[in-house]
Amino acid sequence: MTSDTLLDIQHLHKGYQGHQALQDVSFQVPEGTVFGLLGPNGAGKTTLIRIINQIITADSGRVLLEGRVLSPKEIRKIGYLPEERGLYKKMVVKEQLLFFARLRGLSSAEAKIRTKDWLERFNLLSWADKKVEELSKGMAQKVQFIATVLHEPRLLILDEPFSGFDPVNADLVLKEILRLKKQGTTIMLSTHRMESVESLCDALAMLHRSRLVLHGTVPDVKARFSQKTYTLDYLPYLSDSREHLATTPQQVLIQGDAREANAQLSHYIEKGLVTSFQPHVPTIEEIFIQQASSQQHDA
Ligand SMILES: Nc1ncnc2c1ncn2[C@@H]1O[C@H](COP(=O)(O)OP(=O)(O)OP(=O)(O)O)[C@@H](O)[C@H]1O
Repeated sequence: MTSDTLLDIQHLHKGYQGHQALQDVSFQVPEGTVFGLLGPNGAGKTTLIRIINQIITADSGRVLLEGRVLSPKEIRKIGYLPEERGLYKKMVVKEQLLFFARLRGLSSAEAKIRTKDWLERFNLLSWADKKVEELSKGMAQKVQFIATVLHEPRLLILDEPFSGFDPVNADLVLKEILRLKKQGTTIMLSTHRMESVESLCDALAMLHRSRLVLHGTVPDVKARFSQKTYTLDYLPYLSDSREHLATTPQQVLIQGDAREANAQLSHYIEKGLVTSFQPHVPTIEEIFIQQASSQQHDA
């Protein structure tokens, strides 16, 4: 563990009847970052999140927060927004938020101030005295988000936080996540939306078939995958005499070691005017697909 590690996952194993959901999973989440927890369906992400939140126990391995094994008392340091939302439908929004805040140790006065502040931020102040069942799905999700962050946890675990939101509200939530990060909150984001990972995450871990298959900062992971892939731009010659060039540039993706890349470069120099040849920086989505499919073939 390095000094700036907030969450340290060590050798977690978890089996359900007849199925191994986590196999020797270890990684660290650096403090003050947005950390993506990625993986195809059934990879083991929810199982891992539930272990961190002490909803279920691991068969073996440990979870350390701030360098210490997480005790039930310290669970307040974590805020967890599960994928399946759970509010009391008959309860009034304001009362519900105060209830959750008090449950997590806030004084009544502090809880009231923060509740008002957050309802204002999410344009929900006029809904404070309504019952949850009267809210739209998106509004209820904003209330649940508020319930998760009110007690200002050190670690915020968000499972698909953007699902069900229109683009305006999704953007509002995204901005609040970045604001919380700026204030020092560490955020673990589990999502299948790779564009969210691309725009928010500093580092990531990817699980596949119950194992950790990728871990590191986003630039490091991208650098690892950009090796052996190049982007080449060229303007094709319109005839064998090479007198005229096409006006529409062409782009090709070249994969292979240095020798193959060189051969391909020579090939395109013959075909046209090469305007650029550089390592291809893959998107997180490309990396995800490549990793998930290569592991599938290996299995
Ligand atoms: N309570 C349970 N009993 C038995 N098997 C379970 C249980 N919970 C999860 N599993 C199995 O463990 C594996 C991992 O499930 P998990 O929910 O952790 O995956 P996930 O990565 O969160 O998937 P998704 O992206 O689809 O939500 C799956 O094969 C799942 O069927």
